[in-house]
Order: sequence, then structure tokens, then C-alpha cells
Amino acid sequence: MGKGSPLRVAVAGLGAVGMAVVRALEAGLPGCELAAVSARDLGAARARLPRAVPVLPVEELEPLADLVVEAAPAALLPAIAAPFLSAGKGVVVLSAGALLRNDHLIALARERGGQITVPTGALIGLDAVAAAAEGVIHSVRMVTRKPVRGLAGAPYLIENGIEIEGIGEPLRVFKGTPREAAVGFPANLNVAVALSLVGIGPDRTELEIWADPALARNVHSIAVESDSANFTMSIENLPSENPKTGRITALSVIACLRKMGAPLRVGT
Ligand SMILES: NC(=O)C1=CN([C@@H]2O[C@H](COP(=O)(O)OP(=O)(O)OC[C@H]3O[C@@H](n4cnc5c(N)ncnc54)[C@H](OP(=O)(O)O)[C@@H]3O)[C@@H](O)[C@H]2O)C=CC1
Ligand SMILES: O=C([O-])CC(=O)C(=O)O
Repeated sequence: MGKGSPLRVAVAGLGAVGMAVVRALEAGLPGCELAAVSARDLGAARARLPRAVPVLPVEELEPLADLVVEAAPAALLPAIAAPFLSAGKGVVVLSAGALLRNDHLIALARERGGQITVPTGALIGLDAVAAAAEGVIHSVRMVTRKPVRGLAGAPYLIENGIEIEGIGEPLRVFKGTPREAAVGFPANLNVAVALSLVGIGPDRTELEIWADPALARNVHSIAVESDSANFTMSIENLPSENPKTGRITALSVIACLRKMGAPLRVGT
């Protein structure tokens, strides 16, 4: 981004996250401008936009933008990210779980001078985990509790015949690693993958997932032990119009974009 020239931002996916980011860009984010968007139904997307922004298939966004915000189903990550990374540009990735099965994107970014940014998203405290990771982290444990409708339909539940629809009390539905959860819960546990990528990796981070019929919020609790600090963190996310996605997720992306062109950046 040159001095005085705004960062041209494309938004791929106009769901709970993408549409909120579009609204913020249109309302005015210093240093950024909305350049193009993508959606599954291009015609319907045009009708939802506040002005005539170019609406294109994901593969055609790159020439119009300096950076793309990926806010689409996880399977689309490579199609959205590869053109931008090949051109040495930036990608803000929400579907963090999909990064684990698309290592080539990180190699592409390295090779071409592009950059993948995973915002804190629906989580908390990734700055502290990043700092601790500069020393030695002994363990990272995360427990996620979600209302039933925040987990319904996850492939892991279907494949293992785990019934959560009518449960009357909290049920632990998964114990394992973020790498396993990224496959079994592709639309529900991006946060655990983001935590693992900044900390001790997707195979050493310990994760439990609970379905809790009494909850109205997605609750993530994290405990980190390291040679610099031990800390615990917890966040209770109000769901957005997509029950799987916390409202704070889009706000995290907006804060991330705001920081990119800011003269003062606070927090790592
Ligand atoms: N990292 C984090 O902390 C978090 C990450 N996430 C992840 O972020 C991503 C976005 O979440 P969210 O906004 O809630 O998801 P939504 O399901 O609300 O929105 C996804 C959007 O992608 C669109 N889409 C589908 N197919 C295509 C296509 N071929 N081309 C372009 N767009 C398409 C959908 O269109 P249509 O509506 O027409 O189907 C929809 O608008 C998800 O992968 C989610 O798992 C979510 C929460 C937290
Ligand atoms: O992890 C995710 O993708 C979403 C999530 O838990 C939340 O929004 O709280």
C-alpha cells in the first residue's frame, strides 16, 4: 500500500462475516476501500450491496484488489487465496481449519512474497500466545462449549452417530486435536486451529468440544502453561445470524483491516 493510496479490499463470501465487513468498509475504514466482492449467487449479491461494487466469481477478484478477506465455506479457501498469493498479495483467512489441508498456500506466500493473516476471529488472546511461543510453551488446552444449534450437522457428529438434538444436559462430543477437529467440525472450530497455529501446533494443542443445551453463546476457554507465563482466558460469543459464528468474528476482521493502515498499532 503506497502512501495516500488506499488498500483495495475484496471480500469473498457475503454471509455473517463478509457482509459485516462490507458494511464497515462502506461506512469508511481509514486506509481501506471496498474493491470487489464474491458470493455464490452473484445476482442476489448485487441486489444486497449498497452500491455497484464489482461482483465476481472468486477466481476473478485478484486483479481488482490488493488483499482479499476470505469469509466463505472452507472448501473455497484455495480458489480464493491462490490468485492473491501468486501475485504477492495478502489474504485474510477466516476458514483457518482449511489451512491445515492446504499447506501449499503457505509455501506459495513464502515463494511470492504474499502474506496470509489469520485474525483472532472469534477467539481471545492470540497476542499472549504468540508472545509465549517466542519462549517455550509447555501446554495449550482449549475447551469449547456451544449451544446445540452451533454444532448441529458437523461431519464428526454424523459419522460417529452422536445425537445432540434432544440432549438435556451438556455432552462432550469430541476430545482430540485441532487437526482432527478441522476435519470433523470444518465450520465450527476454526478458532482452535488459529490458536494452535500461533502456539504449539495442531497436533499438540488439546481440545474438547461440548454441546450444551443451556447455553445461548459459544464459549471458548483456554489455559496456557509456558516458561514465561501461565494464563487462562475465556470468551462468551453472542452468535451472529449464523449460529455457528460469533458476532465478534467480523469485528476482529474489521479491527485487523483498520490496523493495516494505521499510524499507531497496539497489540502484537
Ligand atoms: N476464524 C474464526 O474465528 C472464525 C471463522 N469462521 C469461518 O468463517 C467463514 C465464514 O463464516 P460465516 O460468514 O459465518 O459463513 P456464512 O455461511 O454465513 O457465509 C458464507 C458465505 O459464503 C458464500 N459462498 C458460498 N459459496 C460461494 C462461492 N462459490 N463463491 C463465493 N461465495 C460463496 C455463501 O453464499 P450463500 O449464502 O449464497 O450460500 C455465504 O454468503 C466460515 O468458513 C466459518 O467457518 C467463522 C467464525 C469464526
Ligand atoms: O470457531 C469458529 O469457527 C466459530 C466459533 O467457535 C465462534 O464463533 O465462537
